[in-house]
Amino acid sequence: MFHLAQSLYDSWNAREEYSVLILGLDNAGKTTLLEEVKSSYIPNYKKLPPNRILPTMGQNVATIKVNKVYLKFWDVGGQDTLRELWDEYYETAHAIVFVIDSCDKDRLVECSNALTKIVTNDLVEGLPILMLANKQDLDSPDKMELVDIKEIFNPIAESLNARDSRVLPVSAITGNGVKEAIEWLQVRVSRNKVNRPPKYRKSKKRSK
Ligand SMILES: Nc1nc2c(ncn2[C@@H]2O[C@H](COP(=O)(O)OP(=O)(O)OP(=O)(O)O)[C@@H](O)[C@H]2O)c(=O)[nH]1
Ligand SMILES: [Mg+2]
Repeated sequence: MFHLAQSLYDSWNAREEYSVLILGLDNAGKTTLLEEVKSSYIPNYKKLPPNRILPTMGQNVATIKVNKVYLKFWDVGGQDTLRELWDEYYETAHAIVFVIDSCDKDRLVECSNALTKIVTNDLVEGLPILMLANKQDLDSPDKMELVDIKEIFNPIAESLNARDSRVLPVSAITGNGVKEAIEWLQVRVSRNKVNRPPKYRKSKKRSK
């Protein structure tokens, strides 16, 4: 009885918040993606023009509401020396978005090694992993086929336990595919709620 009353109280008075980590090599497009997400979900948000986005040295954080839940995104710098800091975020994460530059064939091995390092961390076990094949708008001879990206990255994400993972094509610049990706995430973190419960944040006072 108490539990029922508690959960009714919680759902009425608190909002569910899930932390989503945006990871990937430097130059993959993480910050550009976060800007696109913010402009898609935050009314009147004016996104930074691409030429104003600098390599991330620390982190960028944004919370957006998607289908009644809140997703708190953490965009962390991807330069080699900054990757050691990713570990600090795993414990409180509910999902990982791994951004791949679809045109950066030269760093494919470095990129797949970075994902392997993430998924083999115990704290990441069971978390949904969304891999985004970014820069789909580019028409470059170096552009990798989506099917090849899937063939390389899907087995890495699935390597340990059965978990929710998916490779989706996006362009952080044009926004193509971004909303579909965010909806996928929202469904997965909600589905994984029992294993990794959200943070319950006090809602703003309701108007009568
Ligand atoms: N054409 C194209 N360029 C993109 C896209 N996404 C990002 N870029 C470009 O890629 C470069 C790097 O983008 P960032 O968003 O700064 O990359 P990042 O992953 O945040 O890099 P770090 O902060 O260093 O980890 C910039 O020149 C962006 O304009 C995309 O979808 N299409
Ligand atoms: Mg960045």
